[in-house]
Amino acid sequence: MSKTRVYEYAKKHNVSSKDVITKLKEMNIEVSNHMTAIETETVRRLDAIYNKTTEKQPQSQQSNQQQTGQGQQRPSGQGQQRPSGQGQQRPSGQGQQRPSGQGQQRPSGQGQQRPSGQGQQRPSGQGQQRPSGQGQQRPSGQGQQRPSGQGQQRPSGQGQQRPSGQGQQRPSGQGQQRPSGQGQQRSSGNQRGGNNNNRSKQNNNRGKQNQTHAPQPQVKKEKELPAKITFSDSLTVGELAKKLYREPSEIIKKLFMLGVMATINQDLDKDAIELICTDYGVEVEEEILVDTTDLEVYFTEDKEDLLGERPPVVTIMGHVDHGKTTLLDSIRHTKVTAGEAGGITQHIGAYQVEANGKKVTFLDTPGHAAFTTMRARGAKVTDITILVVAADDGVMPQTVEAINHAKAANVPIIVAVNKMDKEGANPDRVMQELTEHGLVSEAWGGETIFVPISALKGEGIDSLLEMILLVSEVEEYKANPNRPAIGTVIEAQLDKGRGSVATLLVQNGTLKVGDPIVVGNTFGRVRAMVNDLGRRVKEVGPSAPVEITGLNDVPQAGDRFVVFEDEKTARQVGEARSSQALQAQRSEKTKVSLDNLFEHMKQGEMKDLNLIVKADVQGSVEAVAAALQKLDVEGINVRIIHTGAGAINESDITLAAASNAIVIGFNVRPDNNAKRAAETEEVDIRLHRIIYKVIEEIESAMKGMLDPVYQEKTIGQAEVRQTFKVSKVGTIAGSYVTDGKITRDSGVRLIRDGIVIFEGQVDALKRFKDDAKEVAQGYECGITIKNFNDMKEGDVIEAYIMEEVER
Ligand SMILES: Nc1nc2c(ncn2[C@@H]2O[C@H](COP(=O)(O)OP(=O)(O)OP(=O)(O)O)[C@@H](O)[C@H]2O)c(=O)[nH]1
Repeated sequence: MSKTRVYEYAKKHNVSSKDVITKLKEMNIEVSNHMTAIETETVRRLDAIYNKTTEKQPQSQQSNQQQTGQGQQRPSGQGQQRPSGQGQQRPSGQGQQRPSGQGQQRPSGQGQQRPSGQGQQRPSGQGQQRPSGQGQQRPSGQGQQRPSGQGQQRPSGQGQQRPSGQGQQRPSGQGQQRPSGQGQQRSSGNQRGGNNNNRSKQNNNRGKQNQTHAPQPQVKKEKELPAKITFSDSLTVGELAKKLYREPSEIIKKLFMLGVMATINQDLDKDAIELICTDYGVEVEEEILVDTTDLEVYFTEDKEDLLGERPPVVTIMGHVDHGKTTLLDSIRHTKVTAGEAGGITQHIGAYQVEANGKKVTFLDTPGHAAFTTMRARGAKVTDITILVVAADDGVMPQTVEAINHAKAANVPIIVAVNKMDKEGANPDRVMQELTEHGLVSEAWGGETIFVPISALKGEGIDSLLEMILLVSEVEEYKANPNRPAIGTVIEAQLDKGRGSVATLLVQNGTLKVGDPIVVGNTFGRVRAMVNDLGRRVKEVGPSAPVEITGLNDVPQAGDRFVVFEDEKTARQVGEARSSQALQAQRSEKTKVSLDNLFEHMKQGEMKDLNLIVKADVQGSVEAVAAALQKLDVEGINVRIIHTGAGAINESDITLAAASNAIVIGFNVRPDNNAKRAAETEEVDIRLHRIIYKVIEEIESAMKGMLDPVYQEKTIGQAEVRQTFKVSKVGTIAGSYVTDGKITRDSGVRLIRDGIVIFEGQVDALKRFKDDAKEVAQGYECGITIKNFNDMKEGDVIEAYIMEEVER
């Protein structure tokens, strides 16, 4: 009989070679290593030892398992027999697919097939108890430790490990359904009833136990996902992971699966955050951070059921001398003075009249201020515009401007055809001319209301008011009188006796004496209120103009005002706003110009490019405007808000400033007032003489390709009178400045007999021995030119600079 080697024996009995060697040494048999051959007699003696231990072992294991928690105490062999998560995930019937007596029939390599995670899940203590190498070598754990033939004796072998009688209680065939080791895994046979219900319950329990115990040593116990998370603006991967109680690596993995490579500090946009959260089934909400110092945030819409009708706010516009002031006076006198003994003692730039039991507010602001200055600050105060056109004069340039202002502000227009009492009155001509500007009278099938009036004689005023009420009925101007007031400053000044005095238009809510208020960048408490009739009032409602005192400073026309609950908040907001305003004043404000147009577009600030086109004749105006309208650059829309023939005037600039527009002058120049206004308002004026250049320039600006154009400008000339060769310096041209000046930083051209010999930069410029910044005509100097030494007497050095050309 062939001799058996130590490792062979160990393998056969599923013990480690080391263990066998120890046993052999205990038996005083000399073995050097696992390759040592052992005698048959020795094998027999070893058999005796090992068979004895195997008989004992299952019992001791059993008792251990009964005393302690299943998951942790599971013998290593068992772990191998069940894939991880089997307790929960095993499909029903899986056991049946496995042959009975699995322990013996399972291929010996099964230990190696064990999913790697399982080994990790096993408590470390157990691993140490197991002889080294056992995991891989042992075919089915217990199978070999059991006396040979145990497999055949089963289920009786199992019966020993289980409380008696259990084997019989189990429905027939069940032994086959479960892996051989499973019986041992049960903590106690008592828990396992004889019926299926109990067992299924227990299975559930086991599932839970596996769930809670299995990942313990390795995976951190994961916190439950939140039901909802909130964020403002964006979150980094790390921040999102924290909010979801997950590891950042898990989020990165998920993002990777979604095709996004991200690092822990990477900002995720709203979409990415939503994607991840949807994946986890977590609700997301974006918090919009409210800037409490921004008064616009208080201009919120009220619920429909809280709203009540409010008077319309009307402004009157038109060409010079067409009768605006006369109309305002006429309305005021017929409707106000008549009923009010004593008349208006104080004029506050706005007033209310009553017609047919309803109030109408008129803003008596000079020129286009209601539109321009107020709109420039984003305030919309006017509901309806009355366009006054003298019937004897017809549509004039300022009429067109007024139309464009109203259209840009998206305000309905009512045309008052004035001076109807005059002999040369021709209302049809007015109608005809206005048609060209998009105002078609109702009589001619259009939508614009035309009212013939005589402001001087007070004729037609009632029907004009009626029409105003009609429009306001259609437009449904509404406000909520039961809220703290909000509105806009119409005008403000510093009064010697009363301090800061501001005329406010309440646009929503009710303003009361004593209200803590922030007006623009000023704040205070409403000390006293005077209405348009010069009467002291305690409170005023929506659409009412009122003059207030009590502010710490003078606000500006067009500023917003907001009433706060308490004075402290008002003070905080007011102070914050005034310091913000100061800062903003220091840092330059950015108006749109062609040079920064693309920047604004990129930042998403602009969707419309507003243009004002002025040209020498109407024909060119139309041609330029039409060509500009055709410009098609993705993401931006060209809006021509005003056109006209003639020089660029101040009114064009105010409109441009209010609408953030660029003024294009074709064959025209701005007049002096317009130039000054454009400078202060920072309005970009572009002057051209060739139509395609206009188009090209605007198009390239829209595409962000507007490069600055530089032009060379000669600043002076010098004649070389003598040359000096200095070692390390080179040739110095002793020259005399014959024209203009030579500067240290200018470019130079060396001209010899009318031919340019060299072009470069001044290297050094000296007056005698001193460095000079510039040397003017009539002076001598020493000039060296960078990388050039070949100067000769009689050469001319021409100096030039590059200047950015205004387009
Ligand atoms: N016959 C007649 N004259 C009128 C009428 N309305 C205004 N006028 C006269 O036209 C002139 C100009 O009137 P204003 O009311 O000052 O015109 P405006 O549009 O306010 O003029 P500016 O303030 O300069 O822009 C005055 O002499 C008025 O008397 C009218 O209905 N009929």
